[in-house]
Amino acid sequence: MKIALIAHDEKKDDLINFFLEHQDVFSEHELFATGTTGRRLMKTSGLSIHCFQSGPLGGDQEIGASIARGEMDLIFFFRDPLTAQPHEPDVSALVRLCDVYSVPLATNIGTGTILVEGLKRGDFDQLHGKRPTYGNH
Ligand SMILES: O=C(CO)COP(=O)(O)O
Repeated sequence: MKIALIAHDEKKDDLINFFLEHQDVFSEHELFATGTTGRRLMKTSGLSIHCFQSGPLGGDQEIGASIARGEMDLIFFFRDPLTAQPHEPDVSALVRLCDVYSVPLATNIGTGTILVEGLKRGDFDQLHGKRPTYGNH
């Protein structure tokens, strides 16, 4: 599975701790991230992660484009609900594309925990072929 990991600055520590806790699960998948999140995750875990641009510099849009191409299976995006983001339109667009293409999205550690448990059980195999493609892929 192709998994994207993203966190706003105030949530980066949460995502890193969450990632390390479930590293055995994540290590079995192809990992992607926005720039700063990805570099911190690689440094602490030693795993290889494809890093896009930093979020405010277009990284959210790059991940959104991957979703639109049918190239992303699962998103962990720990958002900071208490701080205004200069690239809020990009954040909204990414979340919107998850809904357009029915890509599971965890925006906090609660949902993230449930999704990781589902990953371990292989629940996501059930989604195969069920995502809307709008005739493009
Ligand atoms: O801003 C982000 C998501 O909107 C995250 O980007 P970074 O991982 O580059 O900090």
